[in-house]
Amino acid sequence: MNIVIGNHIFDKMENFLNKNTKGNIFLITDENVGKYYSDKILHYLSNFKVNVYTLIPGEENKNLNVVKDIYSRLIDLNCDRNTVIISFGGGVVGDIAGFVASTYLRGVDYVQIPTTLLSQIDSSIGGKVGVDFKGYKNMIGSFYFPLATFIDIELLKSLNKRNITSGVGELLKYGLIYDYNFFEFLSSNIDNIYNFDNKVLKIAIEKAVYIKEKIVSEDKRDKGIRKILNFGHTIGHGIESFYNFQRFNHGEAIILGMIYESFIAKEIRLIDEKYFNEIFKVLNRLVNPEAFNQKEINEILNKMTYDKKNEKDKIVFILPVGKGKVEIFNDIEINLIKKTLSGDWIWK
Ligand SMILES: NC(=O)c1ccc[n+]([C@@H]2O[C@H](COP(=O)([O-])OP(=O)(O)OC[C@H]3O[C@@H](n4cnc5c(N)ncnc54)[C@H](O)[C@@H]3O)[C@@H](O)[C@H]2O)c1
Ligand SMILES: O=C(O)C(=O)C[C@@H](O)[C@H](O)[C@H](O)COP(=O)(O)O
Ligand SMILES: [Zn+2]
Repeated sequence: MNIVIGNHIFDKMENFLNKNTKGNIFLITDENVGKYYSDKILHYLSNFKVNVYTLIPGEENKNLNVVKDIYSRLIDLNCDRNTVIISFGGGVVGDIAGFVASTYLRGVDYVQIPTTLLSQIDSSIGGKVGVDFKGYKNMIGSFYFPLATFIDIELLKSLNKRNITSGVGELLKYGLIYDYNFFEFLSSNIDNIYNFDNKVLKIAIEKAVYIKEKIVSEDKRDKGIRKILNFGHTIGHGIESFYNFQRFNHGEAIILGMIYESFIAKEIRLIDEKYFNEIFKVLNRLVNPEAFNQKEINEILNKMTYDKKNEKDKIVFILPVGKGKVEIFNDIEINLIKKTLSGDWIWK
């Protein structure tokens, strides 16, 4: 895949588009990104005819109504198959723009310019695109790879703390599923990431992109090994959607998911108490787990029964089995999931 990582790389994006596009550009962004960077990106796209579609920010807008509105605009503008869609924003913009690109006129080219830490290290890589539906995460979507991804670290300087935390969550995930040294590196550099230390950010982004690309290249359509990228997501997606996407952003929910799922792993002795405590200490610094009551637990479990990994009515989990290693499980007892979410272990 064409992935460029660096600082101030819009000129590279401009060169790439000059060489690889014959049509007009349809730029999808959101209000926050537009506020900071619309002048800058339009400057670099001044050779092209550009139409801009600006989303209202937020996960609650990652839905088919917004997709339909974008199709309408594309048709009103008579955008043909040579149109190139540019996604300029975080994961919400990227998932929507990629899905529109994969379906409009049966597919047009698109380019990702991710603007959040999470989108730079995760959602702009790997070709999963789509939207939420009926309150469940990413239920409608496809696998559709961008022509190229331009990761400009400079763009992260305007992010707020919670959105950095969200990216740090998915970064730590790579360490826990694939490379324990990377987990240790990140754990000791969390403050540097919050302080936009460029050297640390570059190492972290390059490593994460390398790991994700490697896993995806072995299993593009999520039938086997790719599922490990879903560590923390069985419970994390459940919690994110239980709160109607209002309380935790994606990465925060995945941090919680990784805490609860690591607890499950400890309870069934896949990992020892010492490793669990190590994971807990790092993740709990970012987001604190909660205790859910019975009614809430049942609602979260309901959300989890629609997880895309599930097979034959079994909820599938990716669980740690050692340092930097996870495996796939489909036989976790419902009572253990309930105990985990009840949180009675948190303060012991
Ligand atoms: N496709 C995938 O493989 C994949 C992987 C991980 C996550 N996701 C999805 O990505 C989404 C989360 O992405 P996200 O965390 O980027 O959220 P987001 O797109 O909602 O962005 C978070 C917030 O940051 C703002 N923002 C974006 N860039 C900014 C910048 N440079 N400066 C200031 N503010 C900025 C946005 O307007 C928004 O308010 C979720 O929907 C999740 O399901 C998809
Ligand atoms: O790329 C993948 O594969 C992932 O699982 C990455 C996840 O971080 C991401 O949240 C993804 O969107 C989840 O996919 P889903 O298939 O569980 O909806
Ligand atoms: Zn995720």
